[in-house]
Amino acid sequence: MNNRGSNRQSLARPLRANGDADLAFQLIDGDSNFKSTTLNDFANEVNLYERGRSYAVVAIMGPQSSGKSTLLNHLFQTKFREMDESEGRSQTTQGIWLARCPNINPLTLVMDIEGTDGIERGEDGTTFERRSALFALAVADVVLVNLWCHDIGREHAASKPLLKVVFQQVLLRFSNKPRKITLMFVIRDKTKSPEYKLEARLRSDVEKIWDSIKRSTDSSSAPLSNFFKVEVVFLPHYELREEEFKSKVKELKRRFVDSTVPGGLADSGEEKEPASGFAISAESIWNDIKENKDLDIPAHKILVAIYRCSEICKELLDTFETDKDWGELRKKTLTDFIPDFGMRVNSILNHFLSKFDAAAFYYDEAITAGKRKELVDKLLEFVRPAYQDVLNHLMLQHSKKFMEVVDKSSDRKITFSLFDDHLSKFDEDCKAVKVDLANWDNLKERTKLRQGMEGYLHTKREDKIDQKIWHLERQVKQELLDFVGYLLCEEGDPSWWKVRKHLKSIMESSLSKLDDILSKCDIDENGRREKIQKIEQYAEEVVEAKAREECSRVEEHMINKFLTLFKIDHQWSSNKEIEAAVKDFLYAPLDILSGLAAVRLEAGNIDNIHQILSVAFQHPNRRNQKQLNSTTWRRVPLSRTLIKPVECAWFWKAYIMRANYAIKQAQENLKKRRTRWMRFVLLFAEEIISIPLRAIDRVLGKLF
Ligand SMILES: Nc1nc2c(ncn2[C@@H]2O[C@H](COP(=O)(O)OP(=O)(O)OP(=O)(O)O)[C@@H](O)[C@H]2O)c(=O)[nH]1
Repeated sequence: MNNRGSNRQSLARPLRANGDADLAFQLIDGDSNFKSTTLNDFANEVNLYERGRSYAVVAIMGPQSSGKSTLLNHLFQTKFREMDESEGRSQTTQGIWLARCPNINPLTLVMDIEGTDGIERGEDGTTFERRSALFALAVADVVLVNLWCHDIGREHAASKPLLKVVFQQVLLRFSNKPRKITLMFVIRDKTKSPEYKLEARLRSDVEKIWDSIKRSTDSSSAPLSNFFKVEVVFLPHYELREEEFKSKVKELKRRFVDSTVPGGLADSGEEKEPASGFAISAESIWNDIKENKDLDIPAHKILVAIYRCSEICKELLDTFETDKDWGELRKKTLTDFIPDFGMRVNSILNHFLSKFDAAAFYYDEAITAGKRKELVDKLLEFVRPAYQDVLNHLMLQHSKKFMEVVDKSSDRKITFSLFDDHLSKFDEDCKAVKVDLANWDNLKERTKLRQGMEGYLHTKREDKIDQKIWHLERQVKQELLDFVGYLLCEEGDPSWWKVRKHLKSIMESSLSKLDDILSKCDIDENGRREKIQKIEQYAEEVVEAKAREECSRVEEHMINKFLTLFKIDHQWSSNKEIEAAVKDFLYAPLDILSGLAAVRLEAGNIDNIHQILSVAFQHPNRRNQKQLNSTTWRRVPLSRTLIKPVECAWFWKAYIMRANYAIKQAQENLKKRRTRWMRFVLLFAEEIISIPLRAIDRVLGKLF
């Protein structure tokens, strides 16, 4: 974790260069301009934003040159400019000045207000008096009213107009929502009259002035005590009795220590503006006063709360973006699954929210709550992509684990029940990465994971089944090929019923093996039926392929059959015998041709191919030939046709040519054999005749 304490610095405004916090500065100049930049710098120098409600604002008003600055400087050790006697009695303080008391708790801000009745302003004086009185009443917790002691009880006392202005403004502006502040009358140059008498007189004067103010509404008939805690303080002549003056001031100062505690001089309760909103609030109030707008203090508070809370949010969001911890975490989420993501991100978010809570603590609850929610939403906008990445990594991890388990499992263990185990583990891990402030669920990822697992399991299961079925199909093929070839050609005539019988018996044993394979997998009835159909179809295709293969040698088969029956090398006795054999055997191969012309795997499907071929070839007239010129067999679908009628005609023609050649050979053989016989007979006859001639010759030789 980084040093979170240092983050406060970023919430503060920039410091004024070479600012001296103890120097008084002009807050509002003589032309009523509010010096907001200077105030903000000052607020930073005195750490105003961190004070909460633990700060006091004291303002002083009273006639010009009545020793106001002198009093403040002694009371609060401020450095307001005091009148220099050598310059003559003229106005010293123009506008409103602000300084802090350097050695008192809580932080006490002191406002020195331009004196009333100054000749410098002329008619404009009343306006500024009214404005500054109203301003002091709106922002200060304690308003000191400087009065000459000799003015008490006087009909035309110099302080009366000032009090009238103050009270008028109070009744006019704050009657709906009284803000109880301390109105402290500081009686200067106390005479020898007893203080209690003077105080009673003053209070009675004050009440008279209060009562004399014109009321516009019923609610404004409220007593003075509803608005003010009235205090009276007597001070001796500063110039004549300085030590006594200082001692009294010292005594008075004690009352400003811890002035904000309940019941203290500056305790203005929950209505008090939080210190962090003081600057913006003061400026906004002054602007309203200047524009002569109705001063709606509660509305001001709301505006200040909105402004400040928005600023706090913005600053926190800026800080969040560059936060080291968040940066590190976010970087990791891009590449890896972070098991403790939830804990870490919750800690970071809570840290930022606690900062907001601390900074916005004193502001209107409803505003604070609303802005806090805005902050949460915006922080979550940053966090959401990271959370999504974490979920994606988690999903991948679980998918991988699932695949490993499936890959290692035997068939029996590959069931869809495996999902539940993995999904509940996924849910568990999701809890660990949960972002407390968000109500994000993992439903989408869960569904995706489940679909992925289903898909993988399905593929895997299909792969295994397909592998086994592939082996089974190879067996079926082998068993079919050997025997089907024999049944179709080598046995003499294609015997489709025997093929069907053989196919049936092979399928029975294969399907029982298939059942065995499928029973080990979670496969539903539809899937099972599909697999059975597939292997049945495969077997039929094997038979059909074998039949097609035999078709390509149909001419060979036909001539072989003929030659087997006709036997060229037979000892033919006569051409008649040959002709008789030809008559018997020439059309025998028609069985092969018609048998191979179509696939006949459905029992009971009797076609007339043999009949058509037999008629066409034995009685080759025009009508019969026409039938053979058609492209299809009449009762046989094209898909089952192996040799079309016209092809049969070609094959027959080729066969006949070869058969004729064989017959011719047989006839040649017969002829050759006959010739040899004749020669033998002639030789024999020659021999027989030559024996008696040789005997006669020998006899004649002996005789002669
Ligand atoms: N009679 C009398 N004079 C005082 C007292 N305190 C200060 N003075 C004198 O009054 C004169 C004016 O003092 P300031 O403190 O400047 O008066 P001020 O009210 O701040 O003056 P402005 O800001 O011009 O209104 C100075 O000469 C002071 O010495 C006091 O208690 N009694």
